[in-house]
Amino acid sequence: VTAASGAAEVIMQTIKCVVVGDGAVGKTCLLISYTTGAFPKEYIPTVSHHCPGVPILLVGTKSDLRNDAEIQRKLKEQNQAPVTHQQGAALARQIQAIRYMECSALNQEGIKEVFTEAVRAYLNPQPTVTKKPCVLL
Ligand SMILES: Nc1nc2c(ncn2[C@@H]2O[C@H](COP(=O)(O)OP(=O)(O)OP(=O)(O)O)[C@@H](O)[C@H]2O)c(=O)[nH]1
Repeated sequence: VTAASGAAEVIMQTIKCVVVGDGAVGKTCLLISYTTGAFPKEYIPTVSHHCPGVPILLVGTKSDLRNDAEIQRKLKEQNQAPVTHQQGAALARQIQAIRYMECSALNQEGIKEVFTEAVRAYLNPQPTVTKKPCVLL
């Protein structure tokens, strides 16, 4: 903000945020839900590319389905169950993601937090843990 002219000047920085994941996991809906506040009705498959070397934020989408009776029934038929938060967090550690977060584009739960964390990860990256060199005296 510049005080000299009395007018407020907001400086905005543009950052690139890449969303990757298996087909139909909800990437497009996550982005549209965040930018427009609305859940898209139509499913249009898109292609995305993974960029190595950038901070990874692992996001569990469609969190509303965890309590969906029909989904729970279908998963049970296949001896499966919704991914737990603990499983997500464990995978995040395994793939060295900065964090595991969950959201639902359908009901907006956790949507803002995902993007706030993505921006924070870029602007304020965690220092990488490097092993201390061995010093022989
Ligand atoms: N219940 C529920 N369904 C969702 C949610 N987000 C997306 N979906 C549905 O999941 C399907 C796929 O959503 P997309 O956002 O297009 O998935 P995508 O990951 O971009 O898919 P690709 O373009 O194939 O990579 C659509 O039928 C959506 O309606 C959610 O939060 N809750």
